[in-house]
Amino acid sequence: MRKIPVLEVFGPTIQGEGMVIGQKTMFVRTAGCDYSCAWCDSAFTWDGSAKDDIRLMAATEVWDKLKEIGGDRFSHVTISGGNPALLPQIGDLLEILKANGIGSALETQGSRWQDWFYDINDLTISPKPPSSTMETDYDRLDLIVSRLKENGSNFSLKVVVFDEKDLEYAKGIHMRYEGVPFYIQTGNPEVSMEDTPRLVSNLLLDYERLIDVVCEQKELNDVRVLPQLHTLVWGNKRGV
Ligand SMILES: C[S@@+](CC[C@H](N)C(=O)[O-])C[C@H]1O[C@@H](n2cnc3c(N)ncnc32)[C@H](O)[C@@H]1O
Ligand SMILES: Nc1nc2[nH]cc(C(=O)O)c2c(=O)[nH]1
Ligand code: SF4
Ligand SMILES: [Mg+2]
Repeated sequence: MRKIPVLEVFGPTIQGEGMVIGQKTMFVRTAGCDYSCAWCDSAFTWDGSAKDDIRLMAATEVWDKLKEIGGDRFSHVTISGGNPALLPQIGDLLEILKANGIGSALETQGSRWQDWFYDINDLTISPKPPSSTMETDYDRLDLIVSRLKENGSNFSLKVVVFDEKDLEYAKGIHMRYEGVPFYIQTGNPEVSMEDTPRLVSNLLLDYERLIDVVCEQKELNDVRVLPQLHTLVWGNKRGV
């Protein structure tokens, strides 16, 4: 069986972001990303700092690990990274999840397509705004969105917003992909801050400001504005 480069398996916890925020879920975090966002809160998946922690696991081994950690206390698994969409072999894991009646979610940035996207129950595409320093490949993104729409997939778009330019970018994405559920998320500018109370109060102020600016814009009427709930609860702690 094709092996999956895995950095973390954890949970149960709650999904802290986007379309299924609050959902009790396990997480599988894969290693490797084709992007290098300036503010990535999971840079250890691609910057080499955790390369000794990467485990090459068959999908059956990932499933065994999920059961070992989560027991019978979960019915949903979120796959994130890095960019899990770099890995065709995630399809093997999705087959196992489906066979065991476990729901699935995916976090990816919309730079790569995999046919196994069709097997995901809650799919989040999160294109990256200017503050990330990444460039959006709109041809690629158009193709991904059109395939998911055509298939009737349960998917959403989520843009992290740090500043005004990011908000303009978010507006552009929302207007380009009309009718796709759209989420705007507060950015965490301090991914190494260990003083959680201070971090949380800063993030709540940022969230309030983001709500205010979104509420002023007529192009952003049908959107949902969310914080990263897990960061408000646990700060920058890993594995939650
Ligand atoms: C770590 S990424 C992994 C999945 C995929 N590479 C992606 O970016 O969608 C998971 C989610 O965290 C978000 N994220 C990463 N760093 C963040 C930060 N500093 N503040 C807020 N959200 C962040 C990303 O935009 C993405 O929606
Ligand atoms: N609780 C929790 N929710 C999350 N939603 C997206 C996450 C991610 O890093 O992809 C994440 C995470 O790492 N933890
Ligand atoms: S695409 Fe996702 S994992 Fe990759 S660098 Fe950006 S936020 Fe981090
Ligand atoms: Mg995260």
